[in-house]
Amino acid sequence: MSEAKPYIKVVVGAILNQQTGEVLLGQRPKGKPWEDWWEFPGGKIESGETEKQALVRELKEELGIDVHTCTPWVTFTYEYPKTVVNLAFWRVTGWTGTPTSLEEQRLAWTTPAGAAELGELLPASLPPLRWLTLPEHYALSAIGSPENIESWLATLQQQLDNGIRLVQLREPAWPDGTAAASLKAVFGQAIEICHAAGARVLINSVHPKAWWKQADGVQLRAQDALLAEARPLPQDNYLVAVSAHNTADVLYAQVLGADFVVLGHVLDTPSHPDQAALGWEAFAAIAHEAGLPVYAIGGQSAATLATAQEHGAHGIAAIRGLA
Ligand SMILES: Nc1nc2c([nH]c(=O)n2[C@@H]2O[C@H](COP(=O)(O)OP(=O)(O)OP(=O)(O)O)[C@@H](O)[C@H]2O)c(=O)[nH]1
Ligand SMILES: [Mg+2]
Repeated sequence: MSEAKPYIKVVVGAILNQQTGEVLLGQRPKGKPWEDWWEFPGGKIESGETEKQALVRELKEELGIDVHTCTPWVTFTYEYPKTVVNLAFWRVTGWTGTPTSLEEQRLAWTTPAGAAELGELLPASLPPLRWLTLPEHYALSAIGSPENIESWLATLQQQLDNGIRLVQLREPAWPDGTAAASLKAVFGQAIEICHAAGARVLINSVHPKAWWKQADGVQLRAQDALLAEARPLPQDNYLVAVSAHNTADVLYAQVLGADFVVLGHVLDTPSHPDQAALGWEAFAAIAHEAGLPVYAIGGQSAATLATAQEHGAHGIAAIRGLA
């Protein structure tokens, strides 16, 4: 019975080389449970320690590095046959010293996509490796009406040239309606441009379901997520994201097996003048419950990315000002 299983609180570091896009994995030492399986470095939180203190201690003990820049990322619970492990993942982007094997574990830098080539990966390490393929910036369309198509396509191309790799097509106020042939044609063009740049595209669920599969998945509005009975597209080839405004929405995203959440709006934004902003503290509290990567939305720009990540965001979503 699950209530008889020990519950272990663990902190884990996704140690990132932001130049190469690689992450550091270690092989579990001989004699420990799951020996030889690959994992993110980390370990058990000791009583009285904060997550951050435990992270800094573990990475010093296991790798000999002194962490100076890290932010909370995703916390989730994984049930193993004999234990339940609560894993608080942190992104580690700054440290001094060179990671060195201090527990006779093998270490390897790998791209998230290439990790499987190392060997067997701890089951609870698989979702974070998938999440690490999500970029920090998520660009949203705002074409508005047909006369803006040309200039918007140029803006899109510029964003792609600047490194944007995730785009949402969302045109709730399209004059001919959200299922218009004119809109389908622009989306088709946008998908082609994005794919040529190696960027993925999600279609907002305000648009017809038949369009989602022509892109790389769907961004479900909160109300559409609540109506969905199951994840609408398979995980192997598609992304499913959920727009959330509160804790109930993020928990529902988890139930659906979503890949990530967009939570907001965090700051006041011209697009929602009559709704109160969440603010960063509420954002952080809700994001911590998500068990998934969370993008901050509402008043976001490249200038807010660091603040967003200090509050547990994976990244930021915005119409303008991303890159
Ligand atoms: N470090 C780490 N542990 C993980 C990951 N995924 C995962 O399920 N775990 C589990 O979390 C627990 C962490 O234990 P650990 O053996 O690293 O603990 P530790 O460093 O404090 O070692 P110690 O108990 O020998 O002092 C293990 O039950 C391990 O299976 C992961 O990616 N990294
Ligand atoms: Mg450990």
